[in-house]
Amino acid sequence: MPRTPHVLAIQSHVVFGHAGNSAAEFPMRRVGVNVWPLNTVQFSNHTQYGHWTGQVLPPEQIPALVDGIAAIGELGNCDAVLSGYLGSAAQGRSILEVVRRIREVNPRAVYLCDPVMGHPEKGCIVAPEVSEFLLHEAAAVADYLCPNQLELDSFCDRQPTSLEDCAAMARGLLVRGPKAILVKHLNYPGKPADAFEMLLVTLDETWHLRRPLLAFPRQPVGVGDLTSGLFLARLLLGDDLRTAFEFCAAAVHEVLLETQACGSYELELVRAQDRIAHPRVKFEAVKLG
Ligand SMILES: Nc1ncnc2c1ncn2[C@@H]1O[C@H](COP(=O)(O)OP(=O)(O)O)[C@@H](O)[C@H]1O
Ligand SMILES: Cc1ncc(COP(=O)(O)O)c(C=O)c1O
Ligand SMILES: [Mg+2]
Repeated sequence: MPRTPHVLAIQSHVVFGHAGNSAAEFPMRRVGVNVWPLNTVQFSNHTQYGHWTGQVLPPEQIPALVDGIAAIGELGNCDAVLSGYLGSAAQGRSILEVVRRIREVNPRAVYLCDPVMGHPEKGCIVAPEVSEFLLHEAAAVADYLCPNQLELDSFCDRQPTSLEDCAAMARGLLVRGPKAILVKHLNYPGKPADAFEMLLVTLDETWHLRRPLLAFPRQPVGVGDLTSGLFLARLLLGDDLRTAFEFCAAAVHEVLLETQACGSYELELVRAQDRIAHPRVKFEAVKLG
């Protein structure tokens, strides 16, 4: 029987609704991956509501919790680290230290960094020190980097002129160390208005994928966290990069269809669970260049 992969997932938790680990944990488990959630914050709800209560995990708790897992002899069973929203560069550095410790006991362990920088127009901005940390420190350690367009622009300090330029910008990040860049959400001059597009870039290949853009009264939150979690889960279950890319696009689209049909603001992860595990839609990635 194949072993169930284990992922240490270090990101936010919301009591109500879905963002961060609360968007990624259940879907990753539903497709067959064991998740160890390490919650960097516990908030009542995601911050797009404008009001929330709760607490940030004191930074020293990240190594302390990992010490506890090491002490019971389980750290070597960790196959991957996933990180999302960071409260500070110091929190980010403690995550890189955790990755280093895990690779010491399991050299095959991988690290997927979702370089969450927030949406300025949504009133969610990450401190410049966090962006600097992601570009100069985290990218060098990560196996997979999953920016959206805003995050890619911030890394490259410019906006793309075309789809090919988006690919060139992502390819430029590969020299910093990652094996692959997943651009979870593309925006460039000339993009068809009715499409939601993504890119997967490796040293040898560039894959482009298009799915229908759905209309929502308010944009759902947690889609990025769901995307990177499912991409990593499928890689750990043995998919090649292209297959994991196509799978996460299809599964996320299924969740959005369910969410739209229910008229919900929060992602309908529970109702969509069978569609996550076995997407009925299929989007084919097309090779560029
Ligand atoms: N097919 C789709 N139709 C409409 N909106 C979508 C679709 N897929 C994703 N979205 C929305 O697009 C945005 C995705 O943004 P992205 O930058 O990838 O991730 P996030 O902001 O969730 O980290 C989110 O606001 C999400 O709700
Ligand atoms: C607590 C929390 N975590 C994570 C996120 C990121 O969500 P998304 O995947 O939409 O970027 C948000 C967005 O508002 C949030 O409030
Ligand atoms: Mg995001």
